[in-house]
Amino acid sequence: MSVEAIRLEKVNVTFTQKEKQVNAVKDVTLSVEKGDIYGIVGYSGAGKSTLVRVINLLQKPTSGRVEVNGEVLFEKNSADEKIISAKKLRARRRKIGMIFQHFNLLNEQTVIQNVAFALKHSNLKEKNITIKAQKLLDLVGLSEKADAYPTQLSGGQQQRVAIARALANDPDILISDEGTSALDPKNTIQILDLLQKINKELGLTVVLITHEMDAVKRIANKIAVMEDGQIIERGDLISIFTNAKEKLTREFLGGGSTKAIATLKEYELGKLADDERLVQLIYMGSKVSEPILVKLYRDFNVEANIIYSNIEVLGKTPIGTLFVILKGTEDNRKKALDYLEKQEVIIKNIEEHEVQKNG
Ligand SMILES: Nc1ncnc2c1ncn2[C@@H]1O[C@H](COP(=O)(O)OP(=O)(O)OP(=O)(O)O)[C@@H](O)[C@H]1O
Repeated sequence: MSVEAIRLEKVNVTFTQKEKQVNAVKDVTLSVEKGDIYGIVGYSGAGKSTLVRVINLLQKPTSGRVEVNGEVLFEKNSADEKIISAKKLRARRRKIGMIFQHFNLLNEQTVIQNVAFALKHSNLKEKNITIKAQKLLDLVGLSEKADAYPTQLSGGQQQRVAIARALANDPDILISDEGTSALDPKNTIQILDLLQKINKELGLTVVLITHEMDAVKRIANKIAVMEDGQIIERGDLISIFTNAKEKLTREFLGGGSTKAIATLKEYELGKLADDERLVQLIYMGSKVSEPILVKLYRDFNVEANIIYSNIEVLGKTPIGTLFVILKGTEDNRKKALDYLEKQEVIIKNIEEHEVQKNG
């Protein structure tokens, strides 16, 4: 049974600056289940940071309800406002770790002191604090850097320290606010893989805010797309990838049809004959292979001419996209498509003008 780690209900955040109002978050309802790696994507200014700051009430909503692990932290509907006590909120915040784009480490303290700092409010004795900090550095693969200073480390290593610090109070939720945005591709991958390891090994729920779709594609199981303070599309990563409804989502996800259509527009495809149709086939795993396309010809007398193909890996699942021109009688083409559908291939009809240069 799925259990909600975070539930935001009809959350609004309005900032007022010099009589001007900015509705940074508008009526957002979001449910994050325990164990999810939930990617929240959107362009700069979409409201992502404001939304996640609501989770630990670093940002108090203007209205709505915030629930974490079944505990209501905040609720305001009309004039009535309920908020948990400052003491409880402090305790709750310790169970929500956060990492940021710029690491926010104390540069005059050593790596191990940075991690231990997060434990100063714990009941642990000094010796045990050091043991725990050392263990956390082990977990993030940095034990040999315990006595170094942050400025002596690479960006990726500094983010590892920040992760160790964020885990110090055994949180059940970890929020990464653009945690990989300042890193080069190699370090980005290492940090993402570390977040995934923590998610698996410690059962931590991860909320990943980013404008980098590749980060989400690599580790998230769910995704929400934000635009102008609202979530415009959400769902599990693979369904959204294979069947995005919103243009912005397709733009973000890149792969699939957007990239293909941009590429095809560069060709001179020419006009399709009367017995030809252009279709996009999307498949998971290595299902569509030449034998299937050969079968279309052999069993249904339909020729399949591949004009674009691409494979992307979402999490561990390869997703393939093929654009093919199917040539055959209408009846045969239909039979061929029925067969592909039975093979669990997603089929999309593409209008010719969509791939024309000025289409
Ligand atoms: N403290 C604040 N006071 C006034 N306006 C704010 C404040 N914080 C955020 N905003 C505004 O709210 C909107 C959403 O900002 P937010 O930082 O949440 O977006 P974002 O999607 O996280 O973008 P970025 O990745 O650039 O941080 C923006 O228009 C921003 O200018």
